[in-house]
Amino acid sequence: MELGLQSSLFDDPSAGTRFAPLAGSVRRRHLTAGAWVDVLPGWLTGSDALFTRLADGAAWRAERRQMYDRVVDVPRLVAFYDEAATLPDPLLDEARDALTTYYRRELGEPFATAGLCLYRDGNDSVAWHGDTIGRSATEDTMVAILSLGAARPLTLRPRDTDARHRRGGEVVKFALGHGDLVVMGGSCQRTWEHAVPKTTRPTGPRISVQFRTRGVR
Ligand SMILES: O=C(O)CCC(=O)C(=O)O
Ligand SMILES: [Fe+2]
Repeated sequence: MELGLQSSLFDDPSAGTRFAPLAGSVRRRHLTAGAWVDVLPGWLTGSDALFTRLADGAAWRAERRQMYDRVVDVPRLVAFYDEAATLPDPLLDEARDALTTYYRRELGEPFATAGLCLYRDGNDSVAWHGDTIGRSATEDTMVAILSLGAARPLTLRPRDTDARHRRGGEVVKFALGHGDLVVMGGSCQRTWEHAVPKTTRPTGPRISVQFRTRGVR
């Protein structure tokens, strides 16, 4: 796929490709209602080549969905690898296994699946939602995201059945850059929502890799 990612735009190829250790470096921010977000900027260095391999080689699908009386394009490309599937790159196995090692005691189970999103430009986005398909509708879980390519903010806001009660300024923003890790944990999927908003600024492509536990989407 020709996406115009300028190599060397993001990192120094001579530095090699490697994951920084998670222990001692991940920082947690507690939100409300038992939700939290962990971040580690620059978790993966040297990931330009990984971006290109995934852009070219992942099983990207364009989805369409019903929106009121129309069928519309989902504004991003997606690929999903369940627990039985071979991941599209060995570095993703490495990422998943490092996350499992670090979080297993707290999470109680391994990370099992990988969902990929490709945001081709600022017009691609994901609207406010929680990942609430499966056990995450009722149980705490973790969704760990490796961000590659252009920086885009991941925004979070508390879920409120009555949007009028939502106070201004309650949106929390994480700037996700090339190689960064963010983990949404605790009750985050059911008590908060997240989004990657559209932007009118010139924006290069971004790939998000989401690791989840079995039976959670
Ligand atoms: O692009 C991201 O990092 C978030 C994607 C997301 O929220 C999802 O696929 O459920
Ligand atoms: Fe999500």
